[in-house]
Amino acid sequence: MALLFLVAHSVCAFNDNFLRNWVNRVQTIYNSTDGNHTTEGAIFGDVYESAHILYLYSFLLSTLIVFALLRSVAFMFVCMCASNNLHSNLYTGVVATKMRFFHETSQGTILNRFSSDIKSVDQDLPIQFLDFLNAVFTVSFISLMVTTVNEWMIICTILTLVIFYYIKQWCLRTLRDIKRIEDSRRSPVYDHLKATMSGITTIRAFGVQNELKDHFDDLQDMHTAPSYIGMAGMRAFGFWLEIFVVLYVALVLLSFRLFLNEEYGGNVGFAVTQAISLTGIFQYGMRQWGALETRMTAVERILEYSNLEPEETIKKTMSAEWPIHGEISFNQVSVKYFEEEDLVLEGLSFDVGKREKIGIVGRTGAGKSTILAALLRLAYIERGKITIDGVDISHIPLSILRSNISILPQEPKLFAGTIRTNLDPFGIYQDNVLWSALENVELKTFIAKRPNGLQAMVDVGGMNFSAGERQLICFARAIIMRNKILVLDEATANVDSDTDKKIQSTLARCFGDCTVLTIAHRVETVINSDRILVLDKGRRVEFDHPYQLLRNKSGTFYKLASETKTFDNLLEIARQNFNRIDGNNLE
Ligand SMILES: Nc1ncnc2c1ncn2[C@@H]1O[C@H](COP(=O)(O)OP(=O)(O)OP(=O)(O)O)[C@@H](O)[C@H]1O
Repeated sequence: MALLFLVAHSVCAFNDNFLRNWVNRVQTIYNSTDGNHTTEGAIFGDVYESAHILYLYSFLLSTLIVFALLRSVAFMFVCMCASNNLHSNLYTGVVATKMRFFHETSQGTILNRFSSDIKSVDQDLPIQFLDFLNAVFTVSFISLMVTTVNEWMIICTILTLVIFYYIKQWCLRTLRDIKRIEDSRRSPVYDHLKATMSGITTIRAFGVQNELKDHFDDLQDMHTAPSYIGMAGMRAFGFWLEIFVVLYVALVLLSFRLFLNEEYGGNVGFAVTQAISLTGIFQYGMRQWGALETRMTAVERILEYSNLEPEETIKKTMSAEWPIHGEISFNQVSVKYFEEEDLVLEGLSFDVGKREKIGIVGRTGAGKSTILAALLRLAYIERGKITIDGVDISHIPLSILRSNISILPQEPKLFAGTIRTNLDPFGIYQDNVLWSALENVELKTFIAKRPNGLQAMVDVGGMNFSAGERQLICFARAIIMRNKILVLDEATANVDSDTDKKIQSTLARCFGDCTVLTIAHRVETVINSDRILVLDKGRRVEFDHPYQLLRNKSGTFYKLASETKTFDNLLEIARQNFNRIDGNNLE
């Protein structure tokens, strides 16, 4: 690309020189006839040499156009590749980094990198870089050519360039810092906007639109203040450059008037037109250089996130069938979310056999959801070992581990798109598989009635579906995944009893041969489990069949159950379930 720039500008310089020599040659011939007008026609006839020179000059101009186009295409290609690479690296860096990053970094800051910084790299930087390169080559060639006509101008040129360099250094140091401040003040604007959009109903309900608008204006002012100073600074920089360029042009003109007795008009015209052409391009090029350097902070910020510490580096393949049984074992596991914080789970041990249905209960903050976080390696396992089908999960690549565990969280997550893309994001399954899953969660008729069936639109966050419908769609997704392990984290806490029943019956029907962990506050939700794990302050306090636990009147589970209004009913259900187990005949 650099070579194409050099060639294009060399051809341009060659063309200008060609023109100069042509004019000088006309003058020589004109002088040799002593200004005899009668021979003028002959002069031009000789000079044009039967239009050959015109053809040659046209050819040179065409060559210039070809090289200029080639240069632009090569430049566009290089910029596109660079921009693609920067975006891919940024995306990989952010997606693969540790969870801690997302706890510590606001969404606005991340959004800022993916929107404003990427826009700078996509749109602003290439234009500024192209203008800058053009200016550098143009100025270098003009200086060279002016010097060929008047060698004393080399001193002036070098002096002017040194002055420019110092002005640039002086201005840009400040402008770069201003740009950094401007960039960092954009994130709070995004944060505020995002928070406002998600809480718009609450804002309207409390009638605090004006307070939020004022706050937004303040944040916007904080952002536009450095932006305006930066723009004004850049203009001031251009203004001072322009003054020095005008001085330089004046020196070129004066040098011919005062010191040189130039014989050829072509040389004078050439030097003057070249020097004058510096006026616009030079200050514009320098301004673009300045803007380029300040905008490089966008690249700096993208690279910062591209090089975030990744969550894991394990590169290992697992058998496609893993896990076959879905047996889970926690062995003296101690877990914390951040290294400097206290343990959330302490020396927790329990084993879950294949196809077992385990309920996990405990008071708020007991560490129930942390078991799921540990299983997915979202939290930091300080001591102990968790195995699935005998394989230590710390040796399993995260993508494999997480894609083999289905989760049904309290807040169901739907993506903007269609029902189909929500059920099968990777487009792997046939329509009949998806319809069958929808039938299992009793949503088939509901979706089929929609105009586009599986292609029915889902709004951001699935807001055009009720909470229960969203949960059932997520459940259908879990059915399609056919994983051996399913974890329900308060999955039925926000749904009505009807949806709860649908989920429970689907669980029994579709997940009979899977290991199911059900995290719940309500004892009713887990009373049908094979065993219940009771947690308190991150420790296991009980782990047995619900009926056994309900018979222990000093136990934690008994206390939790006795707080409900349906204790007798719960006891009866647990007793019947216990009775059905081979060898447990309580009659
Ligand atoms: N992402 C997190 N980062 C830091 N600490 C966390 C995080 N999530 C949970 N904790 C802490 O871990 C402890 C256990 O939380 P956890 O969510 O596992 O409890 P829980 O039993 O599921 O509670 P609840 O029933 O209220 O959901 C709490 O003290 C909580 O503050």
